Amino acid sequence: MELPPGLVYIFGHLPRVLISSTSTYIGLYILQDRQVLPNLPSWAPIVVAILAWPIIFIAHRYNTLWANKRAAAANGATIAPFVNKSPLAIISEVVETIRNGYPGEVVLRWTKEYGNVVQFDLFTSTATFEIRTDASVKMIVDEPEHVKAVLATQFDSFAKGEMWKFHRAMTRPFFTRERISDFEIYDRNWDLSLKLAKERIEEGHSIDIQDLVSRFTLDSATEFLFGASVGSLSAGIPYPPAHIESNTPSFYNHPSTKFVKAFTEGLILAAVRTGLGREWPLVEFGHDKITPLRKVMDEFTDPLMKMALAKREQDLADGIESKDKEEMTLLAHLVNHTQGQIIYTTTGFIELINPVDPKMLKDELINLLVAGRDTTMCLLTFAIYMLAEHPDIEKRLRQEIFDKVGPTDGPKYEQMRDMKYTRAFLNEVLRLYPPVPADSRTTTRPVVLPPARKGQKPIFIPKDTTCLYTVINIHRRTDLWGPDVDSTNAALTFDPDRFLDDRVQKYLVPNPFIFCPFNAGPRICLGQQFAYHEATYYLVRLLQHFTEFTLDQLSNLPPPEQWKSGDALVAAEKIRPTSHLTMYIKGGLWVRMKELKTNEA
Ligand code: HEM
Repeated sequence: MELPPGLVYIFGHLPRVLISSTSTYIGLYILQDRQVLPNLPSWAPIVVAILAWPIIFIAHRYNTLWANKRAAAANGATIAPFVNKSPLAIISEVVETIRNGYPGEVVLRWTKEYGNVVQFDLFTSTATFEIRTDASVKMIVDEPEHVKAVLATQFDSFAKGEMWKFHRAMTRPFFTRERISDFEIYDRNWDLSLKLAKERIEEGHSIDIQDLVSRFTLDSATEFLFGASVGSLSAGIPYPPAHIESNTPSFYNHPSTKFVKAFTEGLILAAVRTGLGREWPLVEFGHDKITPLRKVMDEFTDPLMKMALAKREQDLADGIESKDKEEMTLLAHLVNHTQGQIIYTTTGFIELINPVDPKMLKDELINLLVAGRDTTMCLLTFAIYMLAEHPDIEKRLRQEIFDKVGPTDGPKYEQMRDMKYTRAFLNEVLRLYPPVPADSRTTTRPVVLPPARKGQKPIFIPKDTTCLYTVINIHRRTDLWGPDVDSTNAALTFDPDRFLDDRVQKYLVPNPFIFCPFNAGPRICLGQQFAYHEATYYLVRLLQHFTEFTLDQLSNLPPPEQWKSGDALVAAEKIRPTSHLTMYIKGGLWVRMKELKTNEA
């Protein structure tokens, strides 16, 4: 039987507390016994022993602060200011942002208030006392120069996660041009999507495009990764909120619905755990909430894993070596390339040395599903939101699609390379609505970052500090993306041409870290090209078949009232962008669209 997470946490911390209290008590006893100390009342050693741990903490905390100050001074650097708010104020601002706020809002407010680099700590506003001693201080480093240091130039000073190199090396060879340019899977899933969309349009209803796209990306990703689709498109799509009674029981009870529900809930819980840091077991004290969700997902993945492993064993027994071309799923690739070394024993038997743990294989696949599904779904959902907001852009995109691909055929890799406006459009969506709006890295040794502003000192970051950076805020800054043009804010204007005209040379080329939706440096997204292909494929198909995208404002969740006082972009939002690990639209994106008649093209 497994212990609940809360007890594991307490038992894990208990020895340190017990050791300090017990040794203090014994020490006092010996000192009294040897008459080094006068005899104390019997309760006194007990009280001192109980207080031993907090006292050690405070002493450690002050010692660390003092040591950091000295180290900063020795480097000619400065320590960033702490966000000067009470712990309750910090918690309530974060909770309010999760409930009603705009992604990246808290960070923006804090960095504006205190200068660009700030520190915050849930346990104290003034950094006088800290319950944990490592990775508890978070620092916001929102300057492109700092992001460059964190992701690239000082990459080795930040934690990479256990076995990161191994995982990357194992997965990377799979993303060859040939594999990521095979659009057969998309063709099948597009046909299903098209049928669902057409039926719903004929019934006179709007469509939750976010839901439809997420079914497309999930089915494509599971087929690409595991060799079998979850089949979420075959469940159908939901009716708008006002017609919820039209959803059939078979829609709710479809096996894929269970998988999707477990997957989505798991992502939200994982984001909550990340926010809580190492203290998450205190919130899930008696019950680990993610494990049962993982079991639901395992019901789908386990049989596929077993099949792949059995096939590999059979191939080995038959002396068949896998051909690269045959490995069209990532699972087959991982099984073939991580099964350890094959040796022939003296008795002629084949033996595997260091076979890879199937659990690790499964984790790898689920990680890739997280990395690959919701990100592309986000890109496509916000792309369609922008089509609804900018009909002129829809026309230009269709023009390019018809010029390069034609009105009916699916796109090919070579054609995609020529679709410059489509790529610029996708980049502009990624700029204003980056699927991973914020990210973080933790220092493994002290780091000195360049000054945030001219004339300021470099910034000293102690060891074990979690550095947050909000890509979404960097992507929207006027000082980085251009000043006002015809009285509107250029950085907050949706304008794909900025990735095509002289603004590329002016802003992006000299300062590439102002745009990093896929991260940068040695840990840059492995699926970047895959994602561009998938999104381009979907856009081509969508614009070959549909036009006149308009938002169904009776079904979309309206943005909170307070957003009206935000910047120009936030104030003009018609839907509610929010985020767990990745961005999405709360309540979905309900859109009406018309079938495209050939002569309209
Ligand atoms: C628009 C779509 C996508 C965006 C914006 C995106 C963004 C990112 C970002 C920001 C990271 C860095 C995360 C971190 O290290 O903290 C990342 C990593 C990664 N992504 Fe993507 N991604 C997208 C699509 C995909 C797809 C489709 C796949 C695979 C099928 C994929 C596979 C990966 C992998 C394997 C990593 C880990 C790389 C490493 O740690 O070395 N991504 N992605």
